[in-house]
Amino acid sequence: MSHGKIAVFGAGSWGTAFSIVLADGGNEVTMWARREEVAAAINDGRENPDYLPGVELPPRVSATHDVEKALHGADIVVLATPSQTLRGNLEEWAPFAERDAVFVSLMKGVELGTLNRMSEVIHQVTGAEPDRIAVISGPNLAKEIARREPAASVVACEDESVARMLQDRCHSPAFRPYTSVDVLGCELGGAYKNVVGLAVGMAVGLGFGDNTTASVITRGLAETARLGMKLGANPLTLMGLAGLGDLVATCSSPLSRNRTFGEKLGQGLSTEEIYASTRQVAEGAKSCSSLRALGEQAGVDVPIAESVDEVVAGRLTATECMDGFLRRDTKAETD
Ligand SMILES: NC(=O)C1=CN([C@@H]2O[C@H](COP(=O)(O)OP(=O)(O)OC[C@H]3O[C@@H](n4cnc5c(N)ncnc54)[C@H](O)[C@@H]3O)[C@@H](O)[C@H]2O)C=CC1
Ligand SMILES: O=C(CO)COP(=O)(O)O
Repeated sequence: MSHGKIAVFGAGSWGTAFSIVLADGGNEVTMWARREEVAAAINDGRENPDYLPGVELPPRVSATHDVEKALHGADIVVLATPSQTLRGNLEEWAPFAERDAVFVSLMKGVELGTLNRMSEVIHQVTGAEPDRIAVISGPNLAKEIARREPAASVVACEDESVARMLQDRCHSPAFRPYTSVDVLGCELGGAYKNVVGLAVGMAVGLGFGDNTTASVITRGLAETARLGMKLGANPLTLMGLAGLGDLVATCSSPLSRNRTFGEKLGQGLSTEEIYASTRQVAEGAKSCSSLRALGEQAGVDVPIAESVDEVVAGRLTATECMDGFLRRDTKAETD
């Protein structure tokens, strides 16, 4: 069975791995790559050597550096750039999108300054209403998805029929998408798990074991739920694939860039040293500040986002961060 054309913007790890899912689901996929040589490597070498070396791309995946070419005839536009660049990127790209195109965010971050979620940025820049804006989020480490290891995810759109359409378009033999109408819950779960992943990574970097990491994961979920419910998320979303599921994947996997970033902080490296050692994005290092501010704005206690933000900014060490968690006033678990 063959579907129509889908444009994927961002030829990094996830944009590339998700293009494989979409191709396996029967779509013609055109990736837009920021660098011309990446597009050429995908078209000529059938591989994205910078982000997913050794993974052969299916024939239905092609790439271009030309925005207009990528968007022409695409009824779905998938966005997989870093969260903090999306607004600027979309301002350039949106004028070339097909009139009724559906925008799908694969990103897991909250914009600094505006504190907007990615679906809000998409709405503001493109003018698309919520029935043309969706989010796909779940425990989906790019390298495992690219190897076609079985995984599930959530496709959320306020218009359930659009979520179902997207579910059909991205359902492949190894990738099982569930629908949801809770866009906010999925986005918050995705952004928060990165920050908790940083905290867990710090614990690992300091040499602590499974009791510590399980405690941080669980309190991270409690913090996500506290803020999420105040902002209007469905708590069941946060207990699902886009919440707990992704939290577990990120916090337990050495493949996670956020967990790895945290581990390096725990080993005593500075944020600047870590940035200098990788070109890949670790969204939590920025979103910790946005989530902290969202918590403050909503009057919700967010100690993990706050402390991670302090460590990333260099104002606390990882040891001081962990000590700080233990020194907090004692309270009931469910408060
Ligand atoms: N890698 C993964 O396993 C998963 C990542 N995500 C999310 O997907 C989003 C993208 O992440 P990845 O693909 O993993 O990151 P990446 O670091 O592997 O790739 C980022 C891509 O964005 C491009 N880029 C960087 N700066 C840009 C700019 N100023 N303008 C336009 N493009 C720019 C890069 O060239 C690259 O193609 C993030 O929000 C991440 O949280 C979600 C699920 C899984
Ligand atoms: O979102 C992810 C897995 O679902 C990827 O996590 P990292 O960005 O930490 O690698």
